[in-house]
Amino acid sequence: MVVLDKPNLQLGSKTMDGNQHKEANVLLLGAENVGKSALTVRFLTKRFIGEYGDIESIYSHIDKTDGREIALNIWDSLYPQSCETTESISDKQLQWADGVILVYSICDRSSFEVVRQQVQLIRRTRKLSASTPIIIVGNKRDLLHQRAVSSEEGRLFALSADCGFFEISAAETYHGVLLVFNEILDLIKESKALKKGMVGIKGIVRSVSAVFGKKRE
Ligand SMILES: Nc1nc2c(ncn2[C@@H]2O[C@H](COP(=O)(O)OP(=O)(O)OP(=O)(O)O)[C@@H](O)[C@H]2O)c(=O)[nH]1
Repeated sequence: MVVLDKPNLQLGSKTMDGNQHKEANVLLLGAENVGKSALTVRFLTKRFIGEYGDIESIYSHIDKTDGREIALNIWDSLYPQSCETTESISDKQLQWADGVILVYSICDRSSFEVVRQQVQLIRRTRKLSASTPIIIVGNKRDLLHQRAVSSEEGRLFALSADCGFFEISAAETYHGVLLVFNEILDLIKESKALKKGMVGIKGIVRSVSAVFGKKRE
């Protein structure tokens, strides 16, 4: 695993023998203190260490599933302090992302509002392709007695915004975190295949037009 203190958008993805890995860039968004770093560290190390500091990083990790290697880059973002929510996600982040995980804390209603606003911002500005997967995660499920956002409200919002949804506790178990990352990776693979397919169709349309164009000359 490689950790870069400052997000480096030029991440390479070559194996030792020089072959190119398949690559997936996952952007973690959400308000401060919701557990974005806890999720990332839990996924990468299986551990929950409690305190993570305020560092914005991209973690680069080779994921092996079904005998296939994929270079997974996780951008653990910082929610800008005193930001207008309309500026809480940069164009650079959206251009970089192949998939987005938006995290809120089930015991912090304002963090759920941040997620709502960020999803609406992404959808409205259309800076993320419509096929790019988004998953909403309600974290800190272990703190049920402090719950401020019901599972149903989270799930219904995700459904209405065409996003995936999970409720987990990064503190309590590794399993839920693993499910979230497996799901985003599967969706990214599907979305990339779809995009390739569309390029193929465009290519066919271009060739057909070229043939007809020539005949007319
Ligand atoms: N009870 C509980 N605490 C959690 C959980 N996940 C994270 N925390 C705690 O919540 C606090 C914030 O976690 P971080 O992972 O630093 O949150 P963050 O969203 O990365 O925060 P910023 O760096 O401010 O953006 C820490 O004290 C964590 O120990 C969880 O599932 N349950």
